[in-house]
Amino acid sequence: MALSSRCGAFRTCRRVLERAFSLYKAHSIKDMENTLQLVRNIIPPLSSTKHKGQDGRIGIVGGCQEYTGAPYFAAISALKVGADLSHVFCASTAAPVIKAYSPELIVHPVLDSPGAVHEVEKWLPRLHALVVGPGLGRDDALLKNVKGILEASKARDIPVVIDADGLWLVAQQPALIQGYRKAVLTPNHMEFSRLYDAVLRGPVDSDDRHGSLLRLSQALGNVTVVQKGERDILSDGQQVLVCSQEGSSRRCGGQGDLLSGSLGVLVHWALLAGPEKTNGSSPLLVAAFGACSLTRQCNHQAFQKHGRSTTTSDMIAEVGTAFSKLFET
Ligand SMILES: NC(=O)C1=CN([C@@H]2O[C@H](COP(=O)(O)OP(=O)(O)OC[C@H]3O[C@@H](n4cnc5c(N)ncnc54)[C@H](O)[C@@H]3O)[C@@H](O)[C@H]2O)[C@@H](O)CC1
Ligand SMILES: Nc1ncnc2c1ncn2[C@@H]1O[C@H](COP(=O)(O)OP(=O)(O)OP(=O)(O)O)[C@@H](O)[C@H]1O
Ligand SMILES: [Mg+2]
Repeated sequence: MALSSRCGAFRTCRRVLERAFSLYKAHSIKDMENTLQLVRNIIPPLSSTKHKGQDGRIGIVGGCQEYTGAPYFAAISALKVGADLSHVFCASTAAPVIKAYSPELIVHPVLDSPGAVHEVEKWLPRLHALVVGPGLGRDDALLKNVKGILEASKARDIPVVIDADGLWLVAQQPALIQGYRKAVLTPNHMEFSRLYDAVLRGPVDSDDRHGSLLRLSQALGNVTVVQKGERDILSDGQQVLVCSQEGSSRRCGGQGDLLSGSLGVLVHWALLAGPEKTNGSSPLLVAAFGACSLTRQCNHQAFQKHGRSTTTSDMIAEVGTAFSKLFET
């Protein structure tokens, strides 16, 4: 083939690929916009007739000797998104530290006490959702108590978001959340692989993220799973959503905690709104999409201001404006 005709063929091929890519991008932007609209539908209106607590009483189970930042990030994010009350159930050594970060949080130093399950159980009737795992650590005694708390929450039909070391526990004992439709798991890259390996007894197929996600969710009995990453992918074992809201290239620790804390509130709102507000999509999936978009938008806004020095605290400062931009347009 002459050089000029080979160049022509290359240009045509490139044009076709570019067109396909721009169609794909336009399609995914349209999908994202449609799903964002569903998130807007589940947000309760602010009203002077409501009493304190109605827009969300959220509990975070986590916080130990080593990790005090993660439960704080999750709990404060829940408040900033719009919950009225945010509780932290943590180990006794972590409690004074978390209290000192913020007077806005209600902190219970119970997680390492012999009566931990009973102490948390007392509060369950007053909570709308639990976020289990941020900064929990992997101490066996704490994990045993958290197992009891999870069982008590399931018995009361309370929605649970499971993140970080809560996912470590679930990887050891998948039966704990098997078939519990009010659970949402939010694994990062490593947590997803660990969970997949534990549940499906084999490694993740990294060339087939959608398939791997669907398989994991289905094997867990259609529990909602959010796999965080360059693009977040979410599934309830039936539908797969992709969130590629623009974030940034800054990956400071704690962003996942912002996501799980926000999700605690959104899950409550979504279940309250019901499937008629989510156009047939699973309310938990819509809530999860909302939390992913919000976290990424916070990351984007914080990065515009702080660049490489962006930290999760900078992202939390953006929750209000990011929320308005995405959901109150
Ligand atoms: N300030 C704090 O108190 C913080 C505490 N954290 C807590 O730290 C504990 C451990 O959490 P980890 O997230 O470190 O969990 P793991 O101990 O399972 O480690 C995850 C590992 O995966 C790696 N990783 C993440 N994304 C990856 C990717 N895309 N490709 C390849 N490797 C990837 C990370 O570098 C990390 O080494 C949890 O309790 C967590 O909540 C974190 O939430 C960060 C903030
Ligand atoms: N490569 C990436 N590009 C853009 N956004 C990303 C990327 N990786 C993760 N994110 C976003 O960062 C947020 C947190 O995801 P990440 O994988 O950092 O969670 P994590 O490891 O659990 O965080 P944490 O440090 O709080 O434990 C999610 O909203 C996700 O969308
Ligand atoms: Mg995490």
